[in-house]
Amino acid sequence: MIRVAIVGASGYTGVELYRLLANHPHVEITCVTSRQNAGELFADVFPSLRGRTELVCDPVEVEIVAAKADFVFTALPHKTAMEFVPGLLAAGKKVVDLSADYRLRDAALYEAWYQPHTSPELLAEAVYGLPELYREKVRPARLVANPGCYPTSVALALAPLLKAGLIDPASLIIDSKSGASGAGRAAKVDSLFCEVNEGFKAYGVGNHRHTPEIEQTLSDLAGVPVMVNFTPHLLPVNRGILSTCYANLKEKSDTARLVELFADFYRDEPFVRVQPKGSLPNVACVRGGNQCDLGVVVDPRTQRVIVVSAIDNLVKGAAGQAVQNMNLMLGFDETAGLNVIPLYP
Ligand SMILES: NC(=O)C1=CN([C@@H]2O[C@H](COP(=O)(O)OP(=O)(O)OC[C@H]3O[C@@H](n4cnc5c(N)ncnc54)[C@H](OP(=O)(O)O)[C@@H]3O)[C@@H](O)[C@H]2O)C=CC1
Ligand SMILES: CC(=O)N[C@@H](CCC(=O)OP(=O)(O)O)C(=O)O
Repeated sequence: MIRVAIVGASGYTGVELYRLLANHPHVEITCVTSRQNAGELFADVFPSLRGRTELVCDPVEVEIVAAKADFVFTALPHKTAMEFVPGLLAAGKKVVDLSADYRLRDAALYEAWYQPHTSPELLAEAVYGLPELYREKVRPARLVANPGCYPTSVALALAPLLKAGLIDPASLIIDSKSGASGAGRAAKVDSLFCEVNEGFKAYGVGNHRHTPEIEQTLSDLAGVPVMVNFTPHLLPVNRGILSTCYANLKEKSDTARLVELFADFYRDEPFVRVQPKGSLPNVACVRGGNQCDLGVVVDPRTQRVIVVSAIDNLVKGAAGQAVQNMNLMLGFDETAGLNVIPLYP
């Protein structure tokens, strides 16, 4: 059994990591950290875990984590993760970082969208952990930057079209909606029940920090620099992301042909489900599972293709993808611990 630590376990992605890893056949969770809950039983922090764990939360200290675990998930806010990741690597640990700190290859780009980077030397080494696109790079990695939730939903939606050169990369418009758990568990006014419930609003229009991350992957796929219009919205549900992506087709096509292209592209992928023609994804069908559901439609009047993708932001958008990456890094079956059918209804 591999000893695993969850750093930032008292957050939403932290407890989701616990839920998935508790059923993993090859790992044992030996350390969970929290500043505010240090010294408390983890099951008191999350009563959903009562009867399943006797772990007590540790403070966030590299020495403690390194002594207790061989493999570490850092589920900390961006800007905080990079305070801990270099020390964990120096202690010989493999790390999957769920934050944005190691996702952008260009330090100047990170600094333009976030803050000064304190370990830019690690950016060249970090592997962007989207297994469907970068699986072979993830396997030998010591540090994997787990992708953002919106960027995961967008990259999987557009990869088949960009790789095949079927769409004009200058024409991309992406409209995404996320459930409130995407904002994390820390208390803030924008996440209060009355602020979210019965509302539906756009935010970060034209300046959301996932824009450069989306553009980095889409540029890799297209082979040319890509810029997008990306507009996220806050959806009054707990979990789920639905992204609707629009692009101009370079040559005439139809829905049946593109559904077939997507089905071929993702034929061997355990977690991507291409919907048959006429069926479109629904966040309610991926809740709690590591699936990404994709639906494709060609509007014959405008010759635009519209791709809809649905993921659970906490699973394929965070903890599930992180476990998928760990499985690759440790040579386990890629689906280990992730064979859960989404909850429905
Ligand atoms: N929520 C989502 O859908 C997704 C989140 N992510 C990313 O994953 C990471 C974790 O997100 P999420 O679980 O939602 O966040 P939460 O706010 O729910 O949890 C953050 C965790 O980090 C700890 N923490 C916060 N500040 C510090 C600090 N300064 N030093 C040490 N520990 C700290 C918190 O506990 P305590 O305060 O007790 O220390 C808590 O355990 C973030 O980088 C997020 O952007 C990525 C994809 C999707
Ligand atoms: C609804 C909501 O607020 N979502 C978050 C994105 C989710 C996330 O955690 O993004 P990172 O992984 O890059 O940190 C946001 O818009 O900032």
